[in-house]
Amino acid sequence: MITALGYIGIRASQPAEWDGYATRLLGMQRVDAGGGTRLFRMDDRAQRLIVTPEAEDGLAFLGWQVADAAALDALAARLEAAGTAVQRGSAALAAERHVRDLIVFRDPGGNRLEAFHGQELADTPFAPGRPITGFRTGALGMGHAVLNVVDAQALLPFYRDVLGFGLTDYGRTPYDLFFFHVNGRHHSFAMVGSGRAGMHHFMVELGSLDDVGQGYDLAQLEAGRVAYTLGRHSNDHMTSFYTTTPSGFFVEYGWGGRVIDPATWQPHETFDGPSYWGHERIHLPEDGPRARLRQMRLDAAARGLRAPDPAPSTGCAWADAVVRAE
Ligand SMILES: Cc1ccc(O)c(O)c1CC[C@@H]1C(=O)CC[C@]2(C)C(=O)CC[C@@H]12
Ligand SMILES: [Fe+2]
Repeated sequence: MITALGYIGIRASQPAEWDGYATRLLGMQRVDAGGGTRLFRMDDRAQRLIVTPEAEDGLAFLGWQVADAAALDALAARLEAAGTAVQRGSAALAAERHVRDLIVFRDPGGNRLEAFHGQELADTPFAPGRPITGFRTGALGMGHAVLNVVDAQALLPFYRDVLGFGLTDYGRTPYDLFFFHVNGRHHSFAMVGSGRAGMHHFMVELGSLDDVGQGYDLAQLEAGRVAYTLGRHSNDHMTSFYTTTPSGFFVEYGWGGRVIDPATWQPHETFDGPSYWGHERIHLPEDGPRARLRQMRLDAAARGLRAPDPAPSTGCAWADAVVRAE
């Protein structure tokens, strides 16, 4: 059983652009790597974000954590029984990913997925690229990834029934949207049936609202960096904004996401739109879906729809991540 999103790999046509973006804006720590590859830390793990130089920008792979060698074998068997080709990762690849062992496979949309166990810890403490309290990771994993897909309905059986992701909720505005959990994080993975393919965004969660607000100020110093304004999502209650990355897709920078209990959670359709307020796409001409989303937010405001505010931080991002996950 998959327990967390462990790492994300990105293909970048301008990998050097990621250096300042990931450190001075997001607050990640760059660590040394050879051959033009960029590695970034977010916590006690050796690496979380892997950016490799490629001709085209996009998703390279998502790294999914399982508990141990037995769980990895069980997942490989399940995939093969469902007709998905599985490659055992070589010792060289495991060393490159800083994991004990891994398998490599593709979802039916062609996205490269990896499953691993035994992610290596770094031997130095995490040193953020700008002063932040830290990233909320731990048992909740690195954050979430959202993929554009041609047909979200068609991919549902693979993620829910083969990989065993729990469906959290789903919506139809402005496109088919499916949100999945693998731990207490409301979603570690989501698909947008936009008719396109590839990465839409990944999300990292900060320990403090001020980390996000200060990031918002920094992002606004750069023309065109903010893609979606500060806002609050109606399903996971995350307060966040989105920036355009050097690779064209987005990173969501958030705080205060809810933690669910996977044992009792029932999937349901959401009708109130993606956000109670904010998250307006800026710097692009108005279109139909955008106008519809704005109207849904104004309706939410008129109805007084709101999420509960999260418990105040203990002041220790690591402790918060673990406490809230349990
Ligand atoms: C709806 C939602 C809830 C929680 C999230 O972490 C999350 O990323 C999203 C999707 C956000 C995003 C949006 O709000 C505007 C409309 C968007 C761009 C879409 O059309 C798909 C993804 C949507
Ligand atoms: Fe998101």
